[in-house]
Amino acid sequence: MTGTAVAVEGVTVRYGDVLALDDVAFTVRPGRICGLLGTNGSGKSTLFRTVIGMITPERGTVRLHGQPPARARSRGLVGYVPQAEQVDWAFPVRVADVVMMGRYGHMGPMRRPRPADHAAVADALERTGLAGLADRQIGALSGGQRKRAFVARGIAQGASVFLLDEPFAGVDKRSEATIVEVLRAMRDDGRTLLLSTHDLASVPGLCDEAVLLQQRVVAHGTPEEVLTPERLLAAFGVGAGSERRG
Ligand SMILES: Nc1ncnc2c1ncn2[C@@H]1O[C@H](COP(=O)(O)OP(=O)(O)OP(=O)(O)O)[C@@H](O)[C@H]1O
Repeated sequence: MTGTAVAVEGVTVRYGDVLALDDVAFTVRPGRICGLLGTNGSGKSTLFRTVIGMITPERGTVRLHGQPPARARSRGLVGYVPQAEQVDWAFPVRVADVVMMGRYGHMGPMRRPRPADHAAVADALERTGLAGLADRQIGALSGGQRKRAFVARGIAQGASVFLLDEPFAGVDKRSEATIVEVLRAMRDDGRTLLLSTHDLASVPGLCDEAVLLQQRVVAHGTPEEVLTPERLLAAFGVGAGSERRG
């Protein structure tokens, strides 16, 4: 696919007196993994919610493959893996049901899965290493397995733009490796991934490009261009490499 997958132009979002995003602009081409970096409160989640159309900005526009967010969502063009805290884990659904939710946009109003839907779910569970846990309640999974279940839902959905909010938070090395492998495969399929992360050490190996956010776009370029020692110190108060999790 050619053109622009994600286009954010002049986006300003305010919560009352809090200016969360100030004239944010950047574009991402198809088939790229873009890391969205920034400290707590820098506006990452707000930007994600704006990109998927949950928030209407005070000013500015978002286009996903040329479409406004609401239309992109209704066409299943955009998938979203939220931060774990935004999910009700007590809700009694199986892992396979969560992944099947990714297929709803492909089904009729009765949401009756067809063989193609079951096949897509099986494939997504396999790719994320969750095939053996398909019948487990989602609340009975570890943090890393839950994250993988939501990644599997996005794979099953077949979205061409995929947003992941902190995909590596609370995830062990094995789950992280699985997620990284899956994200690379999606990118190689021509999908576009926008992921927020505090794990700066994971960025150079995974992301093709990075956006450093602090209400505004401070920098956008290759990870090496964005993660300079000066910027790391200014934005995170750390030296290069010292952010790696234990
Ligand atoms: N619903 C809300 N009402 C008021 N202020 C909010 C709301 N949501 C976010 N904010 C404020 O907007 C700013 C940006 O928040 P946001 O959640 O987008 O940051 P973030 O970069 O995702 O942070 P974190 O890394 O901690 O998740 C913060 O100052 C936050 O306190």
